[in-house]
Order: sequence, then structure tokens, then C-alpha cells
Amino acid sequence: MPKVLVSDPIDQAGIDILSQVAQVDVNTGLSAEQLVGIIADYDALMIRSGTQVTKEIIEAGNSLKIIGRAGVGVDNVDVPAATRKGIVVVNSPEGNTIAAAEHALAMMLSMSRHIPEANASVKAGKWERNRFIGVEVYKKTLGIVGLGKIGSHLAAAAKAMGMKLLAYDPFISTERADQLGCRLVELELLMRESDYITLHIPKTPETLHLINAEVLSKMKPTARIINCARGGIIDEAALAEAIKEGKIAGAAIDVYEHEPLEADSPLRTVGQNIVLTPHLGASTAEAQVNVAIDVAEQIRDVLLGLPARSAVNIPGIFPDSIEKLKPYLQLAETLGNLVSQLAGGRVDYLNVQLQGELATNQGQPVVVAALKGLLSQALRERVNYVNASIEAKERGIRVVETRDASIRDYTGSLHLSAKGTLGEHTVTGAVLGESEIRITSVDDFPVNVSPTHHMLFTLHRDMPGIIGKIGSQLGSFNVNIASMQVGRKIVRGDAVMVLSLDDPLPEGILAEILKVPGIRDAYTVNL
Ligand SMILES: NC(=O)C1=CN([C@@H]2O[C@H](COP(=O)(O)OP(=O)(O)OC[C@H]3O[C@@H](n4cnc5c(N)ncnc54)[C@H](O)[C@@H]3O)[C@@H](O)[C@H]2O)C=CC1
Ligand SMILES: O=C(O)CCC(=O)C(=O)O
Repeated sequence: MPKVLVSDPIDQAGIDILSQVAQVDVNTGLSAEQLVGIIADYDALMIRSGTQVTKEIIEAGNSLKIIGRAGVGVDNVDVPAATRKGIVVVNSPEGNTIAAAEHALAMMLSMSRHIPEANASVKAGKWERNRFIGVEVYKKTLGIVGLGKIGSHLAAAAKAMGMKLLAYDPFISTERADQLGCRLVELELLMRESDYITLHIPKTPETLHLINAEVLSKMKPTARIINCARGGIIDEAALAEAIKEGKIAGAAIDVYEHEPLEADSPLRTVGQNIVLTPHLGASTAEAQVNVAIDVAEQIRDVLLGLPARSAVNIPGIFPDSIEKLKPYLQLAETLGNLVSQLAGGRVDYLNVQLQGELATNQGQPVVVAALKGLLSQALRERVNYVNASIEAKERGIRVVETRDASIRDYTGSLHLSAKGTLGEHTVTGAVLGESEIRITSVDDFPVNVSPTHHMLFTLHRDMPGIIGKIGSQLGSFNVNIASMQVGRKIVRGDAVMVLSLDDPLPEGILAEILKVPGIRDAYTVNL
């Protein structure tokens, strides 16, 4: 019988499901070393946010087939390490949406009406009615950062309470924001105009300390901020200082850069203008049953050899023919990611054309893979083969699939065009041999390059000296070029340059490149 380790408190409904197919050991509060010591005995690991599933634990888990996160964020799992080891990571993308949105709402209201301090005061025997004059949220402006599942639910509730809504989400269409009654704006404007700001974004390298001292300084002195998303999105020291110095009116925080919150955290000494809860966003009876059942069912299915419905790292829904399609899925994902970065974040249209032999195949998985790539900048590991189409639909992205079997430049190729904030861009790619992926055109200029982690694309006039100038610009920023190729249709006309780089492009370099005479556009891409 397979063995499942449950290392965080999980609702009994989940344990009951797992027990149908496995021996279940509930062992919470283990240290990382203890987990490394015992994990080799287990086929599955089920966690909440308390367990950090590190590379060392994954490497020691020689029998592990699946890690189930009973919740949304998988930032406490080293997903790349699990993927490399062939371990499926699953989550529950929607099981606690309502709970988290309601917690943010509760935080906003309790902060506005001083509920925690008033409660403590009455329990201490006092009756201080004049000390606790609050403010109403009615007709106030709520700025929602991240208009995904939780942000959208909160928008509906806040609208019903008579609040005006602003939203910042570079990956959501204006139409979707309009539907939710939100005015889509840039972060700076949201920070300036909102009376309440609430964060509902994932923690990624881009969102780490997104709300720093400078961003906090844009807030009105009467404004308040709520973080029920992830610790580390707000710079905690800067937040504590902003409240202590009266630069902002208050904050309500559920999640912390280090959990449990350290004894000497500056947030603990802010005083009465801050409400702190110990990562309770998902802690409702309903949400805990939802996520436990959702994830336990997926663990049970995978242990029975069936696909998982919310795998964050590998496709879970395709039949056996997946082996044949695999290189094309990889191609589609890469091209989707590439075209989303060329077109700018807010893509509202994607055309996927299946060419050659691919046009005669099952197309849907390839389109889904392209969408997964397209949305990966916004949703990271939360977008998977199962939810990519729904996520795209919710973001108002129009998806069109076309086929042209007569295009035979390669056995099978894929042409993607997307329209976003930076205009319409196209990319084509093919699979060479068994599995070698190539980008074969960019904006209809022919090239033949392998995708790499860091790339630079330019649109320029084909004229003497331009390649050298770009080379020296990159050199002056200490960026090493691994390969370079120019694609053009006519001599001395327009051309694209594709550079594969060994290093990420530092900030500011694009502005310098755009100053080079003849360069029309330049894009950095990270694949
Ligand atoms: N406190 C708690 O107990 C809980 C916390 N969470 C956290 O809440 C967060 C949101 O969850 P969901 O709404 O389910 O996720 P979601 O994936 O549905 O929505 C996230 C949204 O953030 C947007 N986004 C991504 N990067 C962005 C950026 N740099 N700037 C602005 N927007 C950006 C995406 O376009 C997306 O619309 C996650 O971090 C999740 O882990 C979720 C449940 C419970
Ligand atoms: O497991 C929990 O209680 C935390 C939930 C959470 O943060 C999430 O689902 O992302």
C-alpha cells in the first residue's frame, strides 16, 4: 500500500479520501532535517503553508510521486526541483478564494473601526467610546493590486458596499476590469488615489518588495494598506516606519516575509494602527474542507495512476498520445511566453496557427500549451494545462486556432500572433529532429535560433555598423553575447536582430540601445 505523509494540519475529509488508497501518517511540526530523514518512505506528501518543501527534501524523496499543497500558493515548494525529479505538484486553485477575499474584507473593516483595540479595551474593563471613532468605507476608493480570483471576488463585495474601485494588474484586460466595475490604472495612480489598498498577487521575483518605501510614500496620509497575499510583497521595515511616522494611516497584515513572524519584527511595535493576523486568510471551516478534498482527491488519483486536474508543473489531462505531442507542447509554451513578452503583458488576442503535419493533429493541447506559455509571466506556476483556457477567458483574451497543412517549411510548425500593449507581434517555431526547438521567424522576419533563457530582440534598419554598436553597448554593461542572428527580407531594409545572452539585461540598457541610430524597437525576453 502506498504511504502518504501529511505534514501540516489538514481537514479530516482529506485524510478520509487518502485512506481509501494509502497508509496515511499525520506528522506535523517536523523540522526540515526530520523531513529529509523520513521522506524516502513516502509516495506522497500533503502540506499547507507551514511546511517548506526544499530541494533537499525533494532530493531525499526517492519514492515521491506527488506533492499536494492544500491551498493556492506553491511558493513554499521548490517546484523546479520537483519537476526535475518528475514529482507532480498539485494545488487547490479555488478552494480558499472566498475565505481569503473575506479575510481581506474583515481586515479592512476591523482596521477602519478599531475592532481589535476596542475589544481588548472592553475586555480590560474599560468603556472608551470616544477613543474609537472609526471611518466608513462607503464611497471610499479601494485599490486592488491583482485582479485574479481573490481580487475579483473582493471587487464584487466592495462594490456592493458602495466603494469606488481601482485595479492594477498588468495581465488583465480593460474589458475584464470593466466587467468587475474596476478602473484599470497604473500602480502609482492606484497608490495615490486609493483610501484602501489591498494586495492579491503572487510572490514572484517581480513582486518582491513591490510595495517599498518609495511606493508607500505615494499613499495619502489617511490611506490604509492590506496584505493577505504573501509576505515579502511589502517591505516590512518600510511599512512599520511609514505608519510610525504618520505617513499612512494604518495597515492590516496576514502574511509575513518570515513565518512565524519574528519576535523582534518592527511590525510588532507599530502600535494600534496595525492589525496583525497569523496567516489566517484560508482558515475557514469551509475553505479547509474544500482544499483538503480537492488536493486529497488529486493525490488519490495520481497514486492510482490517473492524471491530476490541477498539476502546476506537468500536463495532467492528455491521453497516451502525449509522447508524440510533447516537443510541440514545449514549442507552443515557449512561443506563447515569447510572444507575450514581445506584445506586452496585457494581451487581448492570440492566434495559434498549426502548420504542416501539426495541422492534421489534435490541436487543442497545443493551443492550451501556447496559452500556458502566454499566461506564465502573469500567473507563473499557477497556470497549468487544465486552467490555461479558463484563465485566458477570464482575462478577456480572444483565442483563435487556425490550420494550414500546406505550409511545409518544416514537418510541423507553429505560428503565433498576439496583440498586446506593445502592438501586434508574431513568432513562428518548429521542432527539428526528435525534440530540438527553433524560433524560425519573428514579426515575419526569417531567423533560425534556439530559445535561451535571456534574449534581446531588436527591430532596426539594416545598415553598416549597427550590429557592432549593439555589441559594444552590451559589452559596456558587462553582458556576454552567446549568439546573434539577423533576419531580413531585403538588403538595407528593415531587419530583426536576435541575441542570446549569457546574462540577464540590467535595468536601463534598453533605453541606451534605443538611442542607437537605426534601432526602432528593442525587447528583452526571459524564457
Ligand atoms: N492569506 C492566505 O491565507 C491566502 C493567500 N493567498 C494568496 O493570494 C494571492 C492571490 O491568489 P489568487 O487570487 O487565487 O491568484 P490568481 O492567480 O487568481 O490572481 C493573481 C493575479 O495577480 C496578477 N499579477 C501577477 N503578477 C502581478 C504583478 N506583478 N502586478 C500586479 N498583478 C499581478 C495576475 O495577473 C492575476 O490576475 C496568492 O499569492 C495566494 O498565494 C491565497 C489564498 C489564501
Ligand atoms: O494553508 C493555509 O492556511 C494558507 C493558504 C495560502 O496562503 C494559500 O492558499 O496560498
